[in-house]
Amino acid sequence: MHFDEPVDTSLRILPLGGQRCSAAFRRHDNSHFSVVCPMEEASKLPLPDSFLQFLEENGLDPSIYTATESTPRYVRLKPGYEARIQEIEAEINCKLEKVDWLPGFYALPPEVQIANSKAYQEGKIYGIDAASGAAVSALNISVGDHVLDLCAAPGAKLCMMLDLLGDFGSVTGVDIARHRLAACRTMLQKYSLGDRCRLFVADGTAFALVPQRVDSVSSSFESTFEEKADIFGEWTNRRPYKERKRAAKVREGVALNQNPELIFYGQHSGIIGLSKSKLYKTISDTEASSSGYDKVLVDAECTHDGSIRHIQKFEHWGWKTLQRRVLDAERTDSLTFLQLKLLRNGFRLLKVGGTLVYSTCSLTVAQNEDIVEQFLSENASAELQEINESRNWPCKSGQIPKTLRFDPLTSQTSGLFVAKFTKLAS
Ligand SMILES: C[S@@+](CC[C@H](N)C(=O)[O-])C[C@H]1O[C@@H](n2cnc3c(N)ncnc32)[C@H](O)[C@@H]1O
Repeated sequence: MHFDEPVDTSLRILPLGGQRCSAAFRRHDNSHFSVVCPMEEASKLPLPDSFLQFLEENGLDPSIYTATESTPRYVRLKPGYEARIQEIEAEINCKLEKVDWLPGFYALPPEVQIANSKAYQEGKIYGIDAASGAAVSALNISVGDHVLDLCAAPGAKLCMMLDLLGDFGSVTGVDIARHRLAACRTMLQKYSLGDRCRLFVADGTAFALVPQRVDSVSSSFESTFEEKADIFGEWTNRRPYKERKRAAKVREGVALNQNPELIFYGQHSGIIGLSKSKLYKTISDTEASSSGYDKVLVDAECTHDGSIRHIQKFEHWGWKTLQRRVLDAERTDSLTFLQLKLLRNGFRLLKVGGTLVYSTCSLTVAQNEDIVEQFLSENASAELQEINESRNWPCKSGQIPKTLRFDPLTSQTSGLFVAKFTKLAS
């Protein structure tokens, strides 16, 4: 194991059934931090034996789930509201504790519900776990970047990306689940973040559209009034409601269309003024490397076993559902295959010199380090990068140097694996 070791054996995590679990860890940058988790015994957790067995088979310490009671809820403040913190605290009826290692993030006690508060409903804050925020920070998004989010829904990370982007560049969100991406669209509208964004229902393993850079569409800006009207007509759905509904029904039964389905675009997303034939132009790998995205996030579909809140939901949904959705070995095998394909395609669409972050909320090696290793072995132009932004992050090193792991016990966040790559010129 390459995980950081506890630095003081007297503080070593006690075996299952011990009365308390405390630990002092060495960060991946060699500084120390300590963690004290609640006194519950892992064996008394409301988790079925089959899940504990899944953890054991994957070399995961079940005591990470004992931190449930103490893991805070996190929110990100919409930029521009910094001076109104006290007003927001009054609206949610709770003090916001600044997360000192992640700008714009605040922690709340886990039992506080924000959904009915004015601050949430008016879009001043949005819920996003600090570890998820860290994954977005690792992309180091700067003004003017063209960013691709290959598994975008429900969209908390996408919102953060748009917040960081500023007044230039674009974000392209892709997800295979239409209903989840529709929820993402609602979020963009609520937080007034859609101006530079476009959303496509598509299979991220095959998605092939590059960003629209202003110079590449400038010819469209020079088009005549008639041409502009034609282009507008192509994108505007003028069909009556009944006809649209019928078309949507047909779509439901059919596999995804050859072309990704555009379900949202903002006025600076690069779509306006562009004909469908130009948008859906096929590109070669070489073209993708020169005119692809500056930043790509592959926040891949996974078993979600690192997310305490997700696992807790199975108490209500039934442990049999957990068995079927998380533990089933065949499902895990097909997931790892999907993760690798998503990573390959995200990397294909990355510009030379660009940055790709791969993350999952699983803590199994099979869905993380194994994927990274396999991917590196087949891509000479992929290079794993140090995550420089992470100096103060309360996380551990992954089993491969330069990769990071957040877990509830050590990070007081949801579990997350993060790896960062760049594309070298070949
Ligand atoms: C971990 S969630 C992403 C969470 C999201 N990044 C966020 O911050 O809200 C994984 C997403 O991958 C999507 N997904 C699964 N298979 C996919 C595929 N082949 N192509 C694109 N998206 C896919 C799922 O629908 C799901 O919304």
